[in-house]
Amino acid sequence: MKARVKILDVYSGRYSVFINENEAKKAKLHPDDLVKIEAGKKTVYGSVVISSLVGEGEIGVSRDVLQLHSFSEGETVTVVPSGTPESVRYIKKKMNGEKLRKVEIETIIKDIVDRKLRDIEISSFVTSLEINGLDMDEIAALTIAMAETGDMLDIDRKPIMDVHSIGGVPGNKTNILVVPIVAAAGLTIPKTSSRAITSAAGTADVVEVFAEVSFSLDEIKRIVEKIGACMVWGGALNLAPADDITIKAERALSIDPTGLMLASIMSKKYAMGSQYVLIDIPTGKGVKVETVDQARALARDFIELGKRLGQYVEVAITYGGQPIGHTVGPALEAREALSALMTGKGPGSLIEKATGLAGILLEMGGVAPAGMGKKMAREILESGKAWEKMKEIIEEQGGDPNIKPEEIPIGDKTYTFTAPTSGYVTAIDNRAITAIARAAGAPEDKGAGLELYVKVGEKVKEGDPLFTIHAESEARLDQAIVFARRAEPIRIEGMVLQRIGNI
Ligand SMILES: O=P(O)(O)OC[C@H]1O[C@H](OP(=O)(O)O)[C@H](O)[C@@H]1O
Ligand SMILES: Nc1ccnc(=O)[nH]1
Repeated sequence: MKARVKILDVYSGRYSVFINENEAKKAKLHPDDLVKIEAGKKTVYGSVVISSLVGEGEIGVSRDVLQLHSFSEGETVTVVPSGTPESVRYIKKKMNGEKLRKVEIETIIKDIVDRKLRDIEISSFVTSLEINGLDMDEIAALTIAMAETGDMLDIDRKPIMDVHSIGGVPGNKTNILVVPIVAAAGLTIPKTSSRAITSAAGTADVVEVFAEVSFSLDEIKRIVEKIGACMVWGGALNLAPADDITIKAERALSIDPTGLMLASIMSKKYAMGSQYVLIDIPTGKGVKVETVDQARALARDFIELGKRLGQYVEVAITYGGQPIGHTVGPALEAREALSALMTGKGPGSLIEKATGLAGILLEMGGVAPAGMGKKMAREILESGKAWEKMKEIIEEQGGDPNIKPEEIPIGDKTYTFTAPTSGYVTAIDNRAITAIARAAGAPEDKGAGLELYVKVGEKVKEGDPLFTIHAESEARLDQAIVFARRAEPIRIEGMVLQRIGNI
């Protein structure tokens, strides 16, 4: 059918096109049907919404669809029912536990990028990967397809280093320190991050508190060629565009299928042209990888995938048994990370992990002798060179290099939990900490999250503060308090663990 474009101020995160009920009946179109909109040589796909917002002979175009193509008001387009994409059949193959061929994986990824697959099919695909997994052939094909359906960056300033955590541990603001330390040593590190997937704050969510994270590849090239580093959101770029789309489905389900995680991370590193990549695998109770054996197996997969991509990969298996540092949530983590960079001091877990990872990168990049990287990293941090480099990154990314961490706004609706008894902190439940921070509004509400006052092994007296919940609304605070009371994220125990009698 021919239709005139009517631009609607509708933004839903879905690629909706609005069609009048009578038109829809004539064209045999139904709600959520996929249609192809042909405008000259450009083809865009959208999901049908039946609506009286548009008249007969019109098609309403949402702001989401406008991101795909800049339609003009009143422009005449052709609207054709699209039918079920071939890639749905391949998704069902994976749902049945079958191995996918390279071309089938490429078709799925292209259809995701072209928005021919709707949320329901993308969620089905992600879920099938969670249940049935991928072998290394499939993972390599997925990684390259994800990278090659987007833009690739060509940075002249070499060697190009990179670091990426598989995530999963609350408070993991580590790489916000690692990047400036490594760049201050003269190495190039174009860091891309995703937003939160299973945590309460992804690195992109945290960096966005004090700098812009959405840039074009040309802007990133300019920044990195100039100062040797960036900290940007992979989802803003046309960099492995399927990645952020599948991450939205993962976030909704709070899952991160191993094969998709490998491809998600390495597709971004591949697209950035990173030559030396350090992967951080936080390991412990309540994170994505719970045992060292599982971490070693995953490490072998990252190293193998890197070989297939022509990238040198090393892996650091790190302690993930409790949150990193004392803060969880974008603004709270930003305060802690910037303070550590500014002063060279901070929570032992944060400083130790950051200098450890940075030290490995300094050795991988050839600027530190074997075994001396961590010492060099600590010197760069404590000397203030890392902070100077961070100020360059902040300024180039549109932030205020004279930022004062204590001036970063945080949620002013607070509630502090105290120790119910005296004893020792014997466990901190990572998943509960994340859930409480998310209930408080993180990561969408930047100021929401938790401040932790204790770590595992510390002695507490009855009434000592354990953690404070921060929220930006009373409703969110109440929600988080209810959850925290039920979850009891911090376990306090004496030497007498249980008294058993009369059994
Ligand atoms: O913890 P969850 O949300 O599952 O994983 C996502 C986080 O892990 C990675 O961290 P980094 O960018 O390497 O610091 C991603 O970029 C993202 O920030
Ligand atoms: N699945 C992912 C985990 C961590 N980082 C990513 O970019 N992707």
